[in-house]
Amino acid sequence: MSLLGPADIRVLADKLALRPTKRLGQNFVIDGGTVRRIVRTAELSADDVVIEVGPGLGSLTLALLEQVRRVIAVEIDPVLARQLPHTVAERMPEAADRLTVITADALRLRPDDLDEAPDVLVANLPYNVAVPVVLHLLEVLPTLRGGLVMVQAEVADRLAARPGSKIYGVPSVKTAWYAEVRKAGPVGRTVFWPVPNVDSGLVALVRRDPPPTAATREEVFAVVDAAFAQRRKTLRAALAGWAGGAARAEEILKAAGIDPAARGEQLEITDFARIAEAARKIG
Ligand SMILES: C[S@@+](CC[C@H](N)C(=O)[O-])C[C@H]1O[C@@H](n2cnc3c(N)ncnc32)[C@H](O)[C@@H]1O
Repeated sequence: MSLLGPADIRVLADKLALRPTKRLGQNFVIDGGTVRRIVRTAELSADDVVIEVGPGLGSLTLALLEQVRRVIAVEIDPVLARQLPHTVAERMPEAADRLTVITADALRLRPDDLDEAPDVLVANLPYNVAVPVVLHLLEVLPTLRGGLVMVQAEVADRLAARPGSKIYGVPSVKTAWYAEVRKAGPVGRTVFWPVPNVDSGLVALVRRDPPPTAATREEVFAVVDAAFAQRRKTLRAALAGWAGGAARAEEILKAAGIDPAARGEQLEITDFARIAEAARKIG
């Protein structure tokens, strides 16, 4: 059995004198069934190049290497990054040359940092930066056709939320710019060491084209940020600062075919794109 179980994680943690930190979201999966489930749900093909953010001690990395051609693992913690090739060489020697480890902050990753363009993101994400990591990678790695990520259960709900729901917000709308999002099952807290104080969930992402619009992504996201900064307010009021006044906000909304008395939480990403485009036209 080449996957890591609880005893293997303990041995590795002792060897590295590891003290998992909350700051880096270091909760390691100690259950082979869970990592196999993640890999199965990701619907990978043998020729895929996977980018994994935060490989940690390598639980998911090993399961990925069983299935795909190459894994590019991006780990911010240099101690963990240094150990990973040794773990793979010991447990799955035939896969050692199919792993690339990059010691870096995934939030600063650039395509030039990678030796090959990845097809899919598969990761048990550090929970405090999960949404920014997903958005950043979908933005800078256009070859990604999607991904399967494990995040805090509440974040999974937010990412997959639809307009009209209380938890629909900036993460839901911005992710929808890049991908269709679907919840792909819950994960209990006992599969981790240390045990986190929240449950987790799997989220599947399937890349899609951004909504057709003459506005840039930055312009559309600025509208989204403004609308949700004051989500209880009508769009006319919430967008006043962004538009340079409530009258101009109203004019833009009307030109976009959006009711100025509506709230941001009722709008789809396509609606935000129309607002940004109308603002451009009105000038
Ligand atoms: C939830 S753990 C997952 C570990 C491993 N994949 C597993 O499932 O057992 C998150 C990992 O992400 C790493 N990490 C945290 N912030 C990061 C960042 N900004 N960029 C890259 N890795 C990061 C942590 O050091 C940790 O190894």
